Amino acid sequence: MLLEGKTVLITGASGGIGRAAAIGCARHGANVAINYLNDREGADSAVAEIEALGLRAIAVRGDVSDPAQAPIFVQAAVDAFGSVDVFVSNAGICPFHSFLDMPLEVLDRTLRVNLHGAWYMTQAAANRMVDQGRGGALIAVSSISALVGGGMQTHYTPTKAGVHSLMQSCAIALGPHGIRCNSVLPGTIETDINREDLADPKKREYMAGRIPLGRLGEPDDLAGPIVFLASDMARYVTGAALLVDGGAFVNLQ
Ligand SMILES: NC(=O)C1=CN([C@@H]2O[C@H](COP(=O)(O)OP(=O)(O)OC[C@H]3O[C@@H](n4cnc5c(N)ncnc54)[C@H](O)[C@@H]3O)[C@@H](O)[C@H]2O)C=CC1
Ligand SMILES: C[C@H](O)[C@@H]1OC(=O)[C@H](O)[C@@H]1O
Repeated sequence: MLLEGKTVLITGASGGIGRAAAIGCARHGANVAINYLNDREGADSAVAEIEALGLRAIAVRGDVSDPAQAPIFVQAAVDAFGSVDVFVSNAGICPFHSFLDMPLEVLDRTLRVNLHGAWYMTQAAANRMVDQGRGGALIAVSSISALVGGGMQTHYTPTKAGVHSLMQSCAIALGPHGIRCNSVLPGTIETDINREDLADPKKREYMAGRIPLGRLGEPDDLAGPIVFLASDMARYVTGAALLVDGGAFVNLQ
């Protein structure tokens, strides 16, 4: 049990990587506050799965791109569990689109959700941790796309580089408060975000073929790395980026 007695907050956790991280943290003894946007059923079922493990969980609806939602989410977790020990900024969108004719609203929404939303939520969680005075852990779900490009992701990849940069700067700003700030960089993980993109058999085969470990990722592949960074096992790790990509990034030839 690496997170016994801790309270973990995760955004966008009704499905995909966020949900797997929420359940992974509960398996290690944490109570979990789940932020979700629209999928009430998914959020409720994640809460039920955590309660079945004997831990506590709440689901709080909110759009991370609305700055008013960040203090509401943090306060809901404090009201339910009494503290904020770990915050995972996971909510994100990736509407694949070509560069030259990118609609302004697609660019704007992607920046607002992925980057502004991460910033608002991270700041609210950090303020609570500082007030508590006993440190904490902030984790951003960045991406391999923080390091490499995507022709249909010119609006998305800068947000993933941005959230890792946020963790690096927060590591400096919050280190004196004992708050560690790190990123996980997933490779290609099969979730709703890329269901349509990977439905193309040629694209799917190409992406899987780039991975030395021989398969696309699944959400649960992120649970262990997130629990590790959240826990005291990583007590001297801050400002770091942990690739979780089956080796895709290093596979040049
Ligand atoms: N699946 C992949 O291959 C990779 C995913 N990631 C990142 O992982 C994170 C999670 O994505 P996945 O689990 O893959 O996809 P997903 O689509 O299953 O999860 C994204 C979650 O974010 C939520 N969300 C979207 N907009 C929101 C908003 N405005 N407010 C609150 N919640 C919102 C969605 O409702 C959804 O639950 C994202 O930040 C994504 O960029 C990073 C690298 C690879
Ligand atoms: C949504 C994409 O399949 C996914 O998002 C990322 O951040 C990865 O790099 C993949 O491109």
